Amino acid sequence: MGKYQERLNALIVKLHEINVLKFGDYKMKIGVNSPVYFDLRIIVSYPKVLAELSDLICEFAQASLKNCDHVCGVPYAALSIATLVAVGSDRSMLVRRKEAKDYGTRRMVEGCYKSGDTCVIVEDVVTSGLSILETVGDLQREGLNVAESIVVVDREQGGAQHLASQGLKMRSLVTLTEIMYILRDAGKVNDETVEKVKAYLAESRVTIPTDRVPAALAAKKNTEERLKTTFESRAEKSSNAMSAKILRLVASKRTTLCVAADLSNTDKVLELANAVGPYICIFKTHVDALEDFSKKFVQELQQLAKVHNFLIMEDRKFGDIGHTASLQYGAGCFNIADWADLVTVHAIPGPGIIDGLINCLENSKSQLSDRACFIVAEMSSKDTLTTGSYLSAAIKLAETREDFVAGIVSQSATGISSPGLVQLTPGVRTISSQNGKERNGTSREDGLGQQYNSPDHVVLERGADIAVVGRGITEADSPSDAAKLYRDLLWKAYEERVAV
Ligand SMILES: O=c1ccn([C@@H]2O[C@H](COP(=O)(O)O)[C@@H](O)[C@H]2O)c(=O)[nH]1
Repeated sequence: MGKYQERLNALIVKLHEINVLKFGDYKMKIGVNSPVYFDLRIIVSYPKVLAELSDLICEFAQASLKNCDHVCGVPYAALSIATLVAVGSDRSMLVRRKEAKDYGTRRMVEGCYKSGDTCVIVEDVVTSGLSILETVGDLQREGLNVAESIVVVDREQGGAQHLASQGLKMRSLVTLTEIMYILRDAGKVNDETVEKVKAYLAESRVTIPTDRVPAALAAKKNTEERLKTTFESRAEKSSNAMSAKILRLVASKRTTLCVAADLSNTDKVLELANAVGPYICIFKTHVDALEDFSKKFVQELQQLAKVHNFLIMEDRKFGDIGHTASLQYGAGCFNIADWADLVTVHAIPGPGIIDGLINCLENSKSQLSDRACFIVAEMSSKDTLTTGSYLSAAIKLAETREDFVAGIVSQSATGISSPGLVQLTPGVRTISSQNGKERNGTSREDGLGQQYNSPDHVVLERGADIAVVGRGITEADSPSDAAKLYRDLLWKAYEERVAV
């Protein structure tokens, strides 16, 4: 027997001695009776036992702990264990609240973290797995990725299977059956008790009703499905006319490239639109950066859009109250509602901003069904504040307002489950178009906060449907050749993503 197993056996015996492990007839949280019960809450009264258990977990889960950013305990019993595991493995600790505060941050997860961080969950005992699922749901809502769950005791009543069915990995220090053998070999229980527990386990698998599976986990499944679905099928499922139009256009033209025309002169913008037009699905403008904006420019751009079959998106990023946004959209010198098929909108004002834009269209000559917006849920810039609960709320806003929302500007597909919503991802550039100035893996920067990822990375790892490329094309010797190259790279990655 190895040293680790010897220590584990001794710990099980000790847990029995201090009455963490009890035998009798116990009513469980899930409603059934059990001949054995674990009460790991009392371990806090035995600091040496608590320290030994945490130390064994650190050894057992060494590799996972080394590769994760945080440790999160399932409230409340596992919190003391998770705290010592976090200290022992030098990882930061997160605490999932059981109920939201009605003051202050209202966060369900306390601690310092950012979207995309990975987390290992620590739990004392798993029966059905529901407590872990609830914790995973809250962590995922905050944009955290759960690497795996480490549990002290697996009661072998279906928890591991329930978690696996949601794509979650769980490992236990010890199973209930193993505990029974350890205690029997140590002379702490007799064969009759072992057989009683085994008979109980054979007939007492617990199930989780589907309505108890947290929404975030159900959403995760939908997200995964959405990413594997072809644009043609997603167009069929879309409830927004413009998103269906985008998805069909992308599928028929076989391009997911959106070019960002961040130029200051209208002739240059039109020249670019003509050069890249055959290779793009969306041409994205910032008309407030133009020194010579005119109605004639808009008409010529619309003409090119017809010739080359692309849509025009004005990346205005509206962010005011509905009334003001309505004026900014349909009035003023740009009269955006008149010519832009699509616009971008910050989620920060709440649903009123969408109502404002719709209100503008109802009073204009443009058809509501020919216009839509993209919600800016997550920005590509370094240290963006569009993280955590803001990001989740922005996605939720998009999913509840598909009457006018066609898509989401985001760096990741996490949390996006509606098949109709189109994910638009900026911050895309090949390494060669940056003169090979790669700084940090696949992620590079422009010195002013913009961060770049490669075309295949944003499609395969981050779920981009449409990728926005600006300077990677506008600064190329031949924007037309560069657009063709980006189109091909992006399409190849999309085909790989949906391949079964
Ligand atoms: O989070 C965001 C949202 C929008 N953008 C816009 O995309 C382009 C990116 O241009 P590059 O030259 O490829 O950096 C630009 O128009 C931004 O306004 C973004 O970058 N990030």
